Amino acid sequence: MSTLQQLYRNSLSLLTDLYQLTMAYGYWKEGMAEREAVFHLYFRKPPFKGGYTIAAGLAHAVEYLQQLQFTEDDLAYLGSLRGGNDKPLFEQAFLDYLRDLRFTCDVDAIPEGSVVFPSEPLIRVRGPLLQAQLVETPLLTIMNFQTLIATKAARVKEAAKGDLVSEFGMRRAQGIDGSLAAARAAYVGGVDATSNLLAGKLFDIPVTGTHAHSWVQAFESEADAFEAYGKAFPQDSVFLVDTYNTLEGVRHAIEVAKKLKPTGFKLKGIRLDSGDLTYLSIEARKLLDEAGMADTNIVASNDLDENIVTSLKQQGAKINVWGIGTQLVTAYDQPALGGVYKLAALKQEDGEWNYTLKLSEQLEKTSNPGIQQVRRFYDGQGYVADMIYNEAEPLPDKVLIVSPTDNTRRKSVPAGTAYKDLLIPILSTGKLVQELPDLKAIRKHREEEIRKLHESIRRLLNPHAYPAGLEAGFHQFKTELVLALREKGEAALKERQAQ
Ligand SMILES: Nc1ncnc2c1ncn2[C@@H]1O[C@H](COP(=O)(O)OP(=O)(O)OP(=O)(O)O)[C@@H](O)[C@H]1O
Ligand SMILES: O=P(O)(O)OC[C@H]1O[C@H](OP(=O)(O)OP(=O)(O)O)[C@H](O)[C@@H]1O
Ligand SMILES: O=C(O)c1cccnc1
Repeated sequence: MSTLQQLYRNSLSLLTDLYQLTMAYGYWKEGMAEREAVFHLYFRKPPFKGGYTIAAGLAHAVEYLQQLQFTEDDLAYLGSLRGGNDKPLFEQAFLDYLRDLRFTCDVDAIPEGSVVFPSEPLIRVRGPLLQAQLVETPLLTIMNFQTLIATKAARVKEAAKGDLVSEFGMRRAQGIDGSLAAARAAYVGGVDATSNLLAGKLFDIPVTGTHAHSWVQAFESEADAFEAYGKAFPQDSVFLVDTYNTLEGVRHAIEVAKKLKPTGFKLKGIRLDSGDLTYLSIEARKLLDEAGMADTNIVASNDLDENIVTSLKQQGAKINVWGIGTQLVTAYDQPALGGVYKLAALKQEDGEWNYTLKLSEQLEKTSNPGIQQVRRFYDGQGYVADMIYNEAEPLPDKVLIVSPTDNTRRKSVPAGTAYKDLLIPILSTGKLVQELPDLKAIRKHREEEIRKLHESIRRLLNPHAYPAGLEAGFHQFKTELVLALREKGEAALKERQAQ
């Protein structure tokens, strides 16, 4: 059973917007349902004003696509929907069509854990128009959130500079699925563990934790509370020391550790959860070191994010384990990634591709036409540039990359530069082409990916922009298509005004 099915049991096929079903009905009535179409899922701006984004969520997206099947229950619900005339919204023959529907598209995608940039398709869906359209919303809900949180986690991990980071966010996550998906995505992005047990079980993420203030409050004294906890967990105790007075708490922790030492007890850590974390961690470290407890960890929590972690480190805080909750799992400073899913090509009846785009007043919102692939150039130092191109058209020998939002920004790549194409086949006519990597392999991939970025792109504040854009011929084709569509629009307007 897939993890999504383990979680939700029932079919997820209705996990989409109504308009996907009304369009599906329309395509079916028009005889367009089986026309071959190509959609791409991509985002326009990196989150958190960062220099890079970490792709995440693909495994869940693929699980979703593979389970797509309307149950009798789903069909009964769709059959119960009424239009304005109080007649059924969908006719029975369409519901019968849906009963037999299975996902038979080809899906190509950039592997999870990869670094990705604006306009690059993370997922490309090619197949019958009705199916490829239907899955827009669930693909976006899965990919937008997990990519956002994986990127936040990568930033936190970057700030922590090799220290352990644990995700503590469930209690303030956006609901149940928010907490689970965030735990998975945060692990993809680089955090080392979660406090969320169900996420640990479902996704095989290491689980970790300390204890709450209530544990201390439940005993006569703080020392009694520590002693009881220490007896229960002789090797796994991290005492929360700030319930009453933090440095007094540290002294109590040390006293209890000494008292229990003959029983084989070893204090794993203390946790600071309020106050000036720099001052308190420095003082706590002194007390622990003086007591011969140099390897007792100092864990910190309290509304931390990558900026506070960076600042605490710069101030010389002696914290070596970070518990990060709310800010991470809610992506507090940017709560959504604006990923979109756009139609880019549709086969005509004569078998030729019709490349399509969505016009916008804002250049960055005009979608890209064609059957897109992303070519990443690299050298011995790391990644050099990315080029989005139309796979269905021949490429020139000379590589010139044009920014999708500013055509005066161009980069040429010397002939012979090594490259790889990022979108790889995942599903062929709906069937898995290869096993997807497990989370450990995805994490390793992410680590290698980030290492290949120049540090000016990795830095958290005002990073340098990585060169990623459209192949020049592709850019030219897009420009011509935009001009042609605008002209067509203006001509239609003039004709109407003349009438
Ligand atoms: N030295 C520091 N430099 C920068 N930010 C810090 C520092 N110490 C703590 N912070 C952060 O400042 C914010 C507020 O800290 P504060 O001590 O006011 O916590 P608090 O939640 O108000 O305390 P309490 O839990 O006792 O009410 C938190 O996000 C915390 O992580
Ligand atoms: O601060 P976060 O990054 O979200 O990390 C999780 C927080 O959850 C717990 O707090 P609790 O629910 O007891 O509330 P409080 O400590 O803020 O009072 C814990 O002590 C952390 O402070
Ligand atoms: O284990 C902890 O210390 C923990 C878990 C969740 C939230 N805050 C802290």
